[in-house]
Amino acid sequence: MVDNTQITKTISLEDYGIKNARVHYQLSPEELQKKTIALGQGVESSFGALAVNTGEFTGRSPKDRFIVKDEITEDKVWWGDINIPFDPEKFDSLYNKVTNYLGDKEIFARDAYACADDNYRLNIRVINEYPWSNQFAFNMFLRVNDSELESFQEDWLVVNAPGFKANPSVDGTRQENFAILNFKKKIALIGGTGYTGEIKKGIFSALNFVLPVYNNTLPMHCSANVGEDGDTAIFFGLSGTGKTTLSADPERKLIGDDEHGWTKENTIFNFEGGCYAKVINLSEENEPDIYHAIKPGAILENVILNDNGDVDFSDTSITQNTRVSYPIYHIDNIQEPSIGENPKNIFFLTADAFGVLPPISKLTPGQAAYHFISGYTAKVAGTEAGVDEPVPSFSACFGAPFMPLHPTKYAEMLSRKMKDAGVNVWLVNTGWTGGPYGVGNRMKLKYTREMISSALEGKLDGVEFENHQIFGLSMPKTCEGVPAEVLNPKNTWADKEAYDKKAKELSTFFKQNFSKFEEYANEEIMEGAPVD
Ligand SMILES: Nc1ncnc2c1ncn2[C@@H]1O[C@H](COP(=O)(O)OP(=O)(O)O)[C@@H](O)[C@H]1O
Ligand SMILES: C=C(OP(=O)(O)O)C(=O)O
Repeated sequence: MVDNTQITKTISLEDYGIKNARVHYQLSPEELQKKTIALGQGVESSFGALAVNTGEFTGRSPKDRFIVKDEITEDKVWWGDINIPFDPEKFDSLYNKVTNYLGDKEIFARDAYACADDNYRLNIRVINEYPWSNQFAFNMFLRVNDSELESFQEDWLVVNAPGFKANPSVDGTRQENFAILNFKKKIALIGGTGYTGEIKKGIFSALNFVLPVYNNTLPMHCSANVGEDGDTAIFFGLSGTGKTTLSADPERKLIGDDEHGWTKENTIFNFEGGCYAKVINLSEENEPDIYHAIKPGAILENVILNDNGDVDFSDTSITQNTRVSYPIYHIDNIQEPSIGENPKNIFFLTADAFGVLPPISKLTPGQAAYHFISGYTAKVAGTEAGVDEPVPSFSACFGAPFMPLHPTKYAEMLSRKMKDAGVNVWLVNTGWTGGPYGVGNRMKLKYTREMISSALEGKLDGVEFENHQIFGLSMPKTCEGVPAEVLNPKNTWADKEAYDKKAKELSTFFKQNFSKFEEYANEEIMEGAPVD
């Protein structure tokens, strides 16, 4: 039985095993916001944007991520310690349970797509238990024209049932929540968690396999923007390192804030149609573009509101991973479509909790490959369950949880493309300075922005550089708008000996971590390793 109220086109989900559901298909964001509020699942904030609580899970839960081990993925996936294999039969049985659970319910379906370049387009059908999760899909994926709906055929299906909890001992999951990718059936099955990030990162993980394996395209966990003269910049970084914040630059057109492909035709394209920004301590002054993107249509997650609907962005009582999602057109200065030329500058963003790495340094090709494979950063609090303060971490390709192939596969493609494009590569520490986390402070956003602008405008080309004694990184001695002492991290520590000791400690961690990749690395890459 299909309830036709508020349905723009009737679709049946019986073919997917979802029986007797009342399916709301392709609702507008306004309708979804109203529905969410009517169901008591959210409220309207004074921005006019919806505010929801995602429930017990306010971030990703690393132990919930699986890849179905079948003949398509078996020999290609790098199982490492990141991708957890899942039994295909267990998948079928869990899928049936989830679809049975969704049967008889009022649910929400949406057709959308990923990849702004039509040559790589991936059609997605998203089925959600909750209206706000469906609105998230509206915000984050690319939107399909009404005229395309009649003949829409999905390439991938996302089934998202936050209220369904698995029984780990029977279902083969490790806990009640799960996010499972099935490459053979082309399904992302998500249950037991309302964290919307699982929806976008599920499709991202799928593309991180599909694009390099079938399309000779490098997928990247990065943001991208383009300057007035068409120069593209990309910013790699694990969650919370500043991809969204730093790519929202009023002087440059935004291509995208998180997921891009670098094609064989030497273009960069966004996978998504929206942004998902962290809003912890957000202020209009420091991050005006993101602040102004919070308007009707946007969805605030896990923030605290007062009785007037005003948001207190400093309140982290639910989580430090407070978020807002919005369609990309909520940002004023955007590139349309979300495609750019070969990048001129690449930034690796790292939030160094040790306070050791320089705030900006220029990398040789060997260092670029070494640091990309290493992916040193800190997991900032909140994005992953169980991480309550910055934890130093090596996340290969600055996105290990989403990368189904061996990191060197991505690194080889990147190295080749960087060389062909003659790109400048910069390592930017958006993390701690003056001491490790707990002693020092996070790098001032204002300074990071100045350093990035200087690099982009070529202002660092003419300045003097010095080499870091332990990491061998080339650090500018001066940068407009930034006090010179900030540029050499040792100068910011009161205790210089303590700095040297910490830097040595970090260098040892780098070498230990890299030992598993050494057999794949050539001489040039090994020359990019710390020098001491
Ligand atoms: N120096 C800095 N550079 C970038 N971001 C910073 C800096 N200092 C603090 N931040 C904060 O860190 C967070 C970065 O989050 P975001 O840009 O959403 O990361 P990502 O997109 O990489 O997940 C924001 O809350 C931002 O205000
Ligand atoms: C949404 C996530 O990441 P990012 O902050 O990079 O968007 C995530 O890791 O769940």
